[in-house]
Amino acid sequence: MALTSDAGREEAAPAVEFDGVSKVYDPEGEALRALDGVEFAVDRGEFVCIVGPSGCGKSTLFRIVAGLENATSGEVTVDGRPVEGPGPDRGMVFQDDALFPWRTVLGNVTYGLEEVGTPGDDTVEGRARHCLDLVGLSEFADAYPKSLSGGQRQRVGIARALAVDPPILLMDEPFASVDERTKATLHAELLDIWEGTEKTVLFVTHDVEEAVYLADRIVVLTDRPGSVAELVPVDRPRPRDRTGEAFTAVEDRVLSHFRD
Ligand SMILES: Nc1ncnc2c1ncn2[C@@H]1O[C@H](COP(=O)(O)OP(=O)(O)OP(=O)(O)O)[C@@H](O)[C@H]1O
Repeated sequence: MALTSDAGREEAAPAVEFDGVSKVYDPEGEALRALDGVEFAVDRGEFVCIVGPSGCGKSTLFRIVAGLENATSGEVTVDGRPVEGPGPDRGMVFQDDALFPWRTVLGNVTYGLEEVGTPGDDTVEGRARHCLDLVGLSEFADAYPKSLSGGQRQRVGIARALAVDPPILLMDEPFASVDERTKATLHAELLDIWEGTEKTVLFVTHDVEEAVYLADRIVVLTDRPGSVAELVPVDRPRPRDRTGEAFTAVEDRVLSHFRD
């Protein structure tokens, strides 16, 4: 049966769908083709990692689903609706946390809420404190970003993205510049938050091990122009043993696309 109502469409549609997404930068000049017909869908509550070689278009894809950039052709839909710009349904976390240095940690987290309001009955400050608690930073509410470690700054970025309670979290290499030990801690924390909040996560990384540790499914992109080389399911229970045979087998399968 065809679903025609808006409500019906929302029920039936995937959380995010990439439908033949292509991107050409500078089409009138040098014409650099960054993405070519990217096609995949993300289920509600799914944790999907996007991996691919440097320059294959991962961040471009991220910016398109975030609504920060337009596709040249094709379409991205969120809950069945075409993306036309950023929105409170998609929280973003970047590699460089982009915190406001003149605001406290709490002030950074309240920032987005001041514009769109809180998702429930909470006050702005109450909601922000709850999110800081989720990322283990309650004690640092009054600190300024410059006094935080790289890992703590990324946690603030995550708290800020969670504050408006978006159903979808978009993350672009959020842990690329933290040390390995902190990264492992952040992985565990992120998975806890994801499991506790049932959000859909789209996570861009060039780190295959990170993708295999985190994802339900990995979207492997080809060299530029990026298109989908393979959708690799990671059918392993969590927490995952990064040194186990099954883990390494998935890593090898993903890496096999980059070896030619
Ligand atoms: N605003 C832009 N204008 C022109 N070209 C761009 C722009 N942004 C990205 N590109 C080009 O598009 C291609 C894809 O870039 P993108 O940053 O999406 O790749 P990536 O996979 O995220 O790379 P990395 O893993 O190195 O961060 C690259 O060749 C890049 O130089």
